[in-house]
Parts: sequence; C-alpha cells; structure tokens
Amino acid sequence: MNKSIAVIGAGAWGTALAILLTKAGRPVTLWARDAQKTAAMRQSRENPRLPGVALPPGLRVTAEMPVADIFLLAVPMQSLRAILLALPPQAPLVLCCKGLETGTNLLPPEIVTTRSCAILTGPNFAHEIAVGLPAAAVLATPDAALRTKLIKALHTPTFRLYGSPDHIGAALGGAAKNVIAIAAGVVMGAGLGENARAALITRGLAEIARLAAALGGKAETMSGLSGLGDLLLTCTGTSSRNYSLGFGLGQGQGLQEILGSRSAVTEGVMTAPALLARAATLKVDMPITQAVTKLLSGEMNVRETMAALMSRALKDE
Ligand SMILES: NC(=O)C1=CN([C@@H]2O[C@H](COP(=O)(O)OP(=O)(O)OC[C@H]3O[C@@H](n4cnc5c(N)ncnc54)[C@H](O)[C@@H]3O)[C@@H](O)[C@H]2O)C=CC1
Ligand SMILES: O=C(CO)COP(=O)(O)O
Repeated sequence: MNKSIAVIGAGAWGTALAILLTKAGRPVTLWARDAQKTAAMRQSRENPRLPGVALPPGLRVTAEMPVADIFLLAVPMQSLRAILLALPPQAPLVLCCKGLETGTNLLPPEIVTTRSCAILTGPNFAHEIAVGLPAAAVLATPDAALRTKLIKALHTPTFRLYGSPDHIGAALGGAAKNVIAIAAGVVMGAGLGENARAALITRGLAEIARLAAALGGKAETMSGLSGLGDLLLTCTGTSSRNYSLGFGLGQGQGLQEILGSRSAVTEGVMTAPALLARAATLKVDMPITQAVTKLLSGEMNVRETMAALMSRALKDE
C-alpha cells in the first residue's frame, strides 16, 4: 500500500522532495511553519526557493502539522531538535538535513534517540531533483526492516536509493562535505587553481574518513554517494551554497556581507566549528576543517590559511 508522506520544512530541499514524491504518485503533504508563506504557495503553486518549478496539483501544502506514515525532516540542522518536539509520535523519521548541531556537536541521527529514524543523504541539488533529473542517494539506518520499508516508499524512477546500515558514516559525509566545499570555493575564488582544488577534495576526504573511523563508521561509506559523491558535487557544483560562500570569501568578500545577501541556509558555517570540536574530543586531526573554522571566525585570512595548510609537517599519504 502507498505510504502517506509528510515533508517537514518547505525550503528548497523539502519542496524538491515533496514535488518528486508527489509526481511519483505518493500521497504527500508539505508542511511549512509560516502560515502566510503557505497561503502564498497554495495560491501561486510555486515556492520562491525553487523558482520556475510548479508544485504538482496533488501536493497538499499546509501550516498545520499533518498525520502521515513517514515524516521527512528537511529543516536546517540547527532547527532539528526543536522540530522533533512538534511531531506526532511513532511514525518513522527520515532525516534530510546535513550538519552538526552547535553546542552538542552531534550528527542528526545522534539527536533522535527515542524513535525510529534513518538518514537520507547524497549528491542531490534540490533544483535538479525538483525537475526530475536522475540522481542517487543513500538511505541509512542500522534497522534493516526499516531500511527496506523506507527505500520502497521513497525511491522513484529518477531517484535511485541505495541502502546502508552506516547511518553515522553517511550523516558525517553529508555534514563534513559542506565544510570542505567552503574550502574548495575559497581556492577557486582566490584563483589558486584546479590542482589545489583536487588536492583539497582528496585530503578533505581523508580527514572525513579519519573521523568516520573514530566514530565507528565504515570505510566504504566514505567512497560512496554520501561521502565522495556529495563531496565531489558540492566542491565542483557552482550552485552549491557552501561552495559559493567560499568562492566569495576567496574573492575578498566578508562573511557577514555574503550571509546578509542570502536567505537560504549555508550549513558549513555552523558545522565547521562543531566538526572541529567533535574531532578534537576524539583526537582526530582535521587540518582543512581547522583552516575553514579559522577563516570563518576571522582568526586567519585566505593567504594565512593557505600558508598554514601548505606548511604542515611533511608525511606519507
Ligand atoms: N538545497 C539542497 O540542495 C539540499 C539541502 N539539504 C539540506 O537540507 C536542509 C535544509 O536545506 P534547504 O531546504 O536547502 O534550506 P532552505 O534555506 O532553502 O530552507 C530551510 C527551510 O526551513 C525552514 N525552517 C527553518 N527553521 C525551521 C523550524 N524551526 N521549523 C520549521 N521550519 C523551519 C525555513 O523557513 C526554510 O523554509 C539543510 O540541512 C541542507 O544542508 C540536503 C540536500 C540538498
Ligand atoms: O547538499 C547539497 C548537495 O548534495 C546542497 O549543497 P549546498 O547546501 O552547498 O548548496
């Protein structure tokens, strides 16, 4: 039987998932917290976050918390804990945000401790998913029965889902790639060249893999869609918000100037210091994450950051 799906959070990602699943014939409700914006979306059948993409006729948009068999949570990372309190109990949750929580330094599945959940993550730009371009992602949870059920409910002819028991490794890949993408943007914005970016992506993956191992994640997750896949997309796709923020910094713009010019969430900004702090508790060295954190806090400028990365002690790969 077709499971009913509630998508919580009507930003770019939640709306793209809601459109995708509705077009695939699933009964979907998209929940937004703002009643005025909800009314505007209902009338225009469009979300300004995804300009030019029509909401399909079957998609219900509401500001009242829906009842559904499955809940997809597509709110920004820092809102995840608060939204959990507003959800009806029992229905399984699919966590779609990418980041670490400020203060606790926890990954999304580490925050949801009292009910069934899985993480959905991979190389997926919302605007491409919304228009039905082909893509793949990972649905990760150690609960094999839940994994099978969710993959069945959420895969579509254009959205291929792979299962994984490694929810921590998958969540870490999705969170950490935002930080490395900022660094890749800086490199390209500062005109440091394609060689430097390729080195950064590769060494970025190495430091993410070190932390994944320390957290009990699996090495193969790092070479999969949620690891290398999303890292590649976000470090090379110019429509990435994290990459473009880094690009602006590389070109000499200030952080506040860039953040002030956009309303969409750029997760790497909050995630970089949290990731660095989490790595420190496990004594894992993350030099690129450290460099991005110092750049964002204003402790170092672009030139000093690059000099610090290039002058580290020489070692075997
Ligand atoms: N945009 C993309 O291509 C993708 C984004 N993601 C992840 O999905 C998450 C959301 O990203 P986007 O939708 O792109 O961001 P967005 O900035 O486009 O939208 C975020 C939405 O969440 C709403 N929101 C914020 N706090 C809320 C709260 N407490 N309760 C309810 N709603 C709240 C905002 O009003 C806004 O509509 C992020 O963690 C992001 O990394 C994941 C895959 C792709
Ligand atoms: O997670 C994403 C692609 O997989 C979106 O990346 P940005 O948030 O950097 O745009």
